[in-house]
Amino acid sequence: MAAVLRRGAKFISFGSSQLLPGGCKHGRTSTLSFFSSSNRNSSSSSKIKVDLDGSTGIAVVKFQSPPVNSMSLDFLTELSISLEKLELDKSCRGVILTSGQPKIFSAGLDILDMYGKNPEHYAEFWKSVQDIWLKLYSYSKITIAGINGSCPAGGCLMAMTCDYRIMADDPRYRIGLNETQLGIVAPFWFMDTIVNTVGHRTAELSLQFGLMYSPSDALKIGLVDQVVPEEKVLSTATETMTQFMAIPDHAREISKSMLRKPTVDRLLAFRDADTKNFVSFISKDSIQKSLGMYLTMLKQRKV
Ligand SMILES: CCCCC/C=C\C/C=C\CCC/C=C/C(=O)SCCNC(=O)CCNC(=O)[C@H](O)C(C)(C)COP(=O)(O)OP(=O)(O)OC[C@H]1O[C@@H](n2cnc3c(N)ncnc32)[C@H](O)[C@@H]1OP(=O)(O)O
Repeated sequence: MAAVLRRGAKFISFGSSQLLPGGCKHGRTSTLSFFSSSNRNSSSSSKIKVDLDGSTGIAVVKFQSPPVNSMSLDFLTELSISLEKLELDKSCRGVILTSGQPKIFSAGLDILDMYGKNPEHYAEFWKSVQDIWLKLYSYSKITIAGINGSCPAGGCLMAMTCDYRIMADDPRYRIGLNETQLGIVAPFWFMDTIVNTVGHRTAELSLQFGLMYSPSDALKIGLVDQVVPEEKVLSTATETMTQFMAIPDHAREISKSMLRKPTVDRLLAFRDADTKNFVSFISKDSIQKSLGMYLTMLKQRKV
């Protein structure tokens, strides 16, 4: 366990803990601009780039929110719009989520959206986190995460909503739900998602320690499905997509939905209570203090 906790390039010291190292064819909106040529349809907003290949039915959704693709309210809104458009687009059968930023898939939820704001902001932010999870966990199209960089907390959650995960084989990269190391708690639906992915016992250890796994360790526990050289992440994702596409869509979709519906329904049933819990938890002075210290550590870690 300690080996897993300590292995890796950069860890941040925080209190007694160690932290993570480091085409749509359809319409326009005010934040998105679309352009198309032949079979490829590309759209780009400030934080999300979508490239849909009409000949294969595969869309690549690339996060392009420097420096670390943290999931801010704006990021989540733009991603949600892109996913919704793709889900409605009959020429799209599968979506690959990946990063356009070097070394980072996503740094997880944007801590600045959870720090020093008012309760209304926290509620709006949390609803958008719930929205993206609900959308992805019940997404009708095939989803594959091409994890080409580190992937903590909310980043890991997003990868776990996908049908398949391919991670770049770089020992500096880490993936996991590290919330406890920030002094915060993963909500029940984050927990459900990891239990559904790696099983209950592994999830217990993973969540309590806030473990971050190297690609090879993540493969061992089933947190990712494949580890490949970084330059092969996208081509492997495309090959895997083709295998998924060989299955009749309706049969695959219904199977996915039957497997995931109970987990989705649990959040839907407790959504308002979950939002209230989040707002009250994150507004606590002690939690704000922890997050403030964590942000300071992140900034001081710079060389
Ligand atoms: C009582 C019952 C309660 C029940 C529960 C109820 C409610 C639940 C409550 C809360 C749940 C919250 C769930 C939270 C989920 C999350 O996702 S929290 C975010 C976790 N993420 C992290 O810990 C990652 C932190 N970042 C890093 O470790 C590194 O930045 C890195 C991603 C490995 C990248 O390293 P490197 O390339 O070296 O880049 P820098 O560290 O220099 O970072 C560059 C700048 O980016 C800023 N930054 C990094 N991560 C974030 C982030 N997540 N949010 C906002 N900003 C971030 C970093 O500060 C640098 O900023 P400056 O350039 O210095 O300004």
